[in-house]
Amino acid sequence: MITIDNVTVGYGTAGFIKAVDEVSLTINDNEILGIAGESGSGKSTLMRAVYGDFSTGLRIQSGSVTGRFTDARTGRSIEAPSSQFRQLWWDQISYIPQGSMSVLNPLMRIEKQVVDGLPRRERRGSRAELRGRIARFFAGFGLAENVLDAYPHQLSGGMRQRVLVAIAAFVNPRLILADEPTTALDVVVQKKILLMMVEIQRRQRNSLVLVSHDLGVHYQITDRLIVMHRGKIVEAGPTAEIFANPRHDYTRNLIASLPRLHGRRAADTLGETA
Ligand SMILES: Nc1ncnc2c1ncn2[C@@H]1O[C@H](COP(=O)(O)OP(=O)(O)OP(=O)(O)O)[C@@H](O)[C@H]1O
Repeated sequence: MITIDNVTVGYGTAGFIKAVDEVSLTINDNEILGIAGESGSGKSTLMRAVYGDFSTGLRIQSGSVTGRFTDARTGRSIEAPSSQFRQLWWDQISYIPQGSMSVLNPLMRIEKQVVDGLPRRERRGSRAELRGRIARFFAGFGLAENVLDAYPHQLSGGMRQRVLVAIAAFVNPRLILADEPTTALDVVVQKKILLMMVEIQRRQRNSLVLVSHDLGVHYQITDRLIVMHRGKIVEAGPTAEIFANPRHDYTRNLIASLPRLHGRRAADTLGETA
């Protein structure tokens, strides 16, 4: 779906601060891909390059990011570089950033924020019908209908983050990019939200890219994992294999620093009653 070919990404116009250094990677259809690595290793920069968000002064110095999507209405194949992805935001690619408070507009009720972001074709029908559709979708995330009438500050951090996940998934995009979506939350809420994300991915059969510095999170839910260190990919492969047999010293140390991983993977317990 996304081909990242030998890409070097950084910031600045006069000088150039390199943040991602000659990275190649494919994001496949219908998978959960994890991106791990310590703070400053280039995870968010790589995500921004994949999302095609150049608003932060980000620049692709060399190499390319190319996406291949199928237009939901016409069935036509769309192939484009990430510099053109903006037109595909929401519809095909959505982004769940960290820090729900900085993303949701504090002065706007949740319903309006959802509706305003929707592509025109999703806004067809009456307002009541659309609200009903949104409310039913939100209910799948444990969000009651009155959440739609709330302002962000009236919701807990966990609820706000669930709202962001629900908004990102509402129009069934083919690629969901989630940058540390649960980092600020306590572990119980974190696990619930991660399970929701896995459930959506399984239902929508799309691709989910999950950035987290927390290897425990990757162990719980990702199919494939890359580990970044100083802008480079130092490890890549199926998550279970990396945990069983880390090749790089850096990954070994990261795994060794984890509290003991016991029990089954959260993704494997989906559908079971607690
Ligand atoms: N807007 C920006 N302008 C200039 N430099 C930036 C910008 N954003 C990030 N950087 C630099 O790029 C490098 C990689 O940062 P990036 O945010 O991609 O890492 P990260 O792995 O996502 O870290 P974190 O986990 O802390 O978010 C760092 O050296 C950082 O200082």
